Amino acid sequence: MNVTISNSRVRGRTRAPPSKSYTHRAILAAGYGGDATVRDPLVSADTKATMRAVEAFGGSVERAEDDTHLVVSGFGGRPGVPDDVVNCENSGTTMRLVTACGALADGLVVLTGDDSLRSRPQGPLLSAIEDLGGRGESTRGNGRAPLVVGGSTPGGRVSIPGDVSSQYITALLMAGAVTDEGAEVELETELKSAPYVDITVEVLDDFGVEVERTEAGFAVEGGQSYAPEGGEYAVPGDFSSMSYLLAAGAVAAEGGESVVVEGARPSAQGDSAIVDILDSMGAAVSWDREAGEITVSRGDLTGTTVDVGDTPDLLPTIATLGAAAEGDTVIENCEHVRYKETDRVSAMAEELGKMGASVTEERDRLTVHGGETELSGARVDGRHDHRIVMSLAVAGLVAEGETTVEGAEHVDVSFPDFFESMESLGVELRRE
Ligand SMILES: O=C(O)C1=C[C@@H](OP(=O)(O)O)[C@@H](O)[C@H](O)C1
Ligand SMILES: C=C(OP(=O)(O)O)C(=O)O
Repeated sequence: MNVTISNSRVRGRTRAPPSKSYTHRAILAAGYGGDATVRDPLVSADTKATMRAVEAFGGSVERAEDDTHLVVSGFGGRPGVPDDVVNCENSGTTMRLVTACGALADGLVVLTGDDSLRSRPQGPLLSAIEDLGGRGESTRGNGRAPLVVGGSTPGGRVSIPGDVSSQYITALLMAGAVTDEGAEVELETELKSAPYVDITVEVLDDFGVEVERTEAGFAVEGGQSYAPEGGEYAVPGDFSSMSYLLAAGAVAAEGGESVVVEGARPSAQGDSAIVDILDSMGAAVSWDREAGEITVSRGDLTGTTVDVGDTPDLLPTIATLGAAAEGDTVIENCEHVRYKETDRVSAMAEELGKMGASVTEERDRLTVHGGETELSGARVDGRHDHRIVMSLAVAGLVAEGETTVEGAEHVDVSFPDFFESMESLGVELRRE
């Protein structure tokens, strides 16, 4: 599907979808346990991949008709050997979390994914599994999926780089809790995307599993059981998804009007930094934490400098904001953003470039030179990547003429109703 967006003004109230990161963890945590209800889950292409993995391991996941909750019957600690290959499709989180889980099986588990996922790095996680006494192999010997894991990994002590993906740490902690020996995870390099491990620690705590922060990293004792208090767990709203709605308000709210985003209760999500970033760029933004509402109106945006070490998923949003601002927006510490569904650093440089933005790309830094030219509508490639699609759609709101985003259906990965939400705010768009 291609979506063509017209230069539009926005106003009104909308709700962010539930968090993808919390939903993945809650489904798998419930999978490791007995029976649990996950309230307000994100039901999207990526989280469905995690649901299928839990089922492949011998659990079951029933979706309420209106998707307000999931009833999960877990596989009870150790996963069974699946009847078939586990296809994680486009979801890095599923692949990493399920790889460590599959390594607990008394047999072998084969994992694969789409072209994008089969190009993403898994080597450090496979080595860690082998160091913990399990089996972890890449069929092509290149550290990428397809993967073969298994061997009833007993656990132990392991060291792993922290600057490729925090999902390796999340995966080892979640699986380590049900091993015989537990897992002590030592970081070889500084941890990037650290707030995602905070999310893990929070969810595990809510499921009664304790994680310890050590001087060198993290540790989890073995022999623990997953069970949320009262048998239920509720997922908070997603700040990465919110960032597009807030950016739309900051660049395109009608004069004197605002955009209000609901579902913004505080949590461990690093991407809530979007509120401060918008503020530092000159948008009028306020966050009522108790009500869980963020209100934003248009401002004369100016460039800023943002370190995205902790918040990689905000890079496409910030690049779009930079293209609508005056002066330079410098996005630093972004090399790890190249290992996502696509290389998002060069994807945003090239696609915003097609719209007339002036952008300088370096290995670890992206600079958007705002205000040098007006953005103009163009045909842009969503790169089969939900975040690139949504960020370019927001840029389309302030471009002269029409912007066509190709491959717009990929929003189903994290924000299936994204375009409906934009329409409800007054955006004029056409689906083809
Ligand atoms: O654990 C998670 O839920 C995620 C961790 C981050 O990845 P990395 O840790 O690979 O940077 C983030 O980019 C991804 O969208 C979700
Ligand atoms: C990188 C992302 O997710 P994953 O790693 O799960 O594919 C994302 O949602 O931006």
